Amino acid sequence: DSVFSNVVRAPEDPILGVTVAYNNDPSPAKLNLGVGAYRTEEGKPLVLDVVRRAEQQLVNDPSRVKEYIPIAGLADFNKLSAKLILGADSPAIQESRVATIQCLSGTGSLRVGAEFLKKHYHQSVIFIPKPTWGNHPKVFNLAGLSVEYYRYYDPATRGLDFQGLLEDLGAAPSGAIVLLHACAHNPTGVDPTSEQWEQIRQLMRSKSLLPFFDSAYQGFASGSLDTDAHAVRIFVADGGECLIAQSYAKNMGLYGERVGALSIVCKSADVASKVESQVKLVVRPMYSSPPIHGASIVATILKSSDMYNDWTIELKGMADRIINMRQQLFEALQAKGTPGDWSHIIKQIGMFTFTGLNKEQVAFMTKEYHIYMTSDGRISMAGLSSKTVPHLVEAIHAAVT
Ligand SMILES: Cc1ncc(COP(=O)(O)O)c(CN[C@@H](CCC(=O)O)C(=O)O)c1O
Repeated sequence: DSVFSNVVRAPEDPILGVTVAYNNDPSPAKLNLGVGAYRTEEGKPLVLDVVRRAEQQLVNDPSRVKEYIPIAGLADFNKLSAKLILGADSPAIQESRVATIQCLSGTGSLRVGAEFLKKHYHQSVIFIPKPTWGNHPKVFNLAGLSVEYYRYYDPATRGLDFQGLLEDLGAAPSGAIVLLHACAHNPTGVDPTSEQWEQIRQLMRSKSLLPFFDSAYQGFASGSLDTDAHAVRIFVADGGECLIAQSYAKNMGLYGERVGALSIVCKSADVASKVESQVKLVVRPMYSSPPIHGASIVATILKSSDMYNDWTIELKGMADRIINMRQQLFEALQAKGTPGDWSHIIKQIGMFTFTGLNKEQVAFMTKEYHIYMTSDGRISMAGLSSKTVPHLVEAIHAAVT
């Protein structure tokens, strides 16, 4: 019999598995509010117009070849990615203190950064928020880091447990790594205020905690690329060191192209160049070099001021549609008289609303109303449209009464 006969069937992924269940449901009323992927008012995936134009430009370029790109990725893509998150006027960039490596989207950037830290950083404990994106603990555990949690979400207020956060980070061992969502916290949609970010920064620097930012939604939360980079930039402005994982999956709609970057901000140019050389030793035996196409699209857009401006307009359009869905869902629940306080729907930010619905209520909504969402009560607002809000309201109303 097979040498693999001992292999047991793995469960579906808690997030991506929701789409599998959705696809298997024949009901015409089904609604996929699971995966964090943008959908238009018509419920369709969106390829940005500026992305199509950039691709056309690339396809029409006869000089373009399919050669290997460097282990660290496309140089112009890396420079432009660092500029996007750190700001065009960043002293860290001017002083060549940033090592940026093109990786396989946000997940790949997190994993490569974690493998690098395991090999070269003196602390192997990483504190991640509770709750956080379901893949975070797996990425860090598999890289050999030991995962601890810091309090983040307060179910009572459906807001930030700021005191708990400060206590847990205050109790962390000096030098511990701390994962921070740069903006639009997944799954709660709850972000610290800028005053709270400043307090977090002071506490972390006082204990030499190492920030590892996960920036998967820059521009998607507020509609402004600069506003959504605020947390990252106040840490980098203090001259300290940090890691930043960037994803272009959501803000450029490049989900399947797997485009991202890992930046490590260091104290000196000399350290940054040595760090970059060691990150390349992590990448080479993992996947050798990253894919050329998606990064070429991003570089084409970011290097052209016209295309960059067009992108910011489309990006704000996506963010605004999501904010509009928040308002519509909140008002419809109010109008229906659904029991409970639903104001967190319009207070939370980014792709997701952390509804507060429990596993049983979610299971009921899936079974009776064909609503597909993650079992922790998270819904992807991008999956909603004006037409489908009433159906979701019916389901929530039934689930809570
Ligand atoms: C905070 C955070 N970091 C990283 C990623 C990874 O993004 P990639 O750039 O595609 O690697 C996601 C995507 N989370 C979404 C998308 C589906 C998934 O991968 O889980 C989500 O939570 O629904 C995320 O929410």
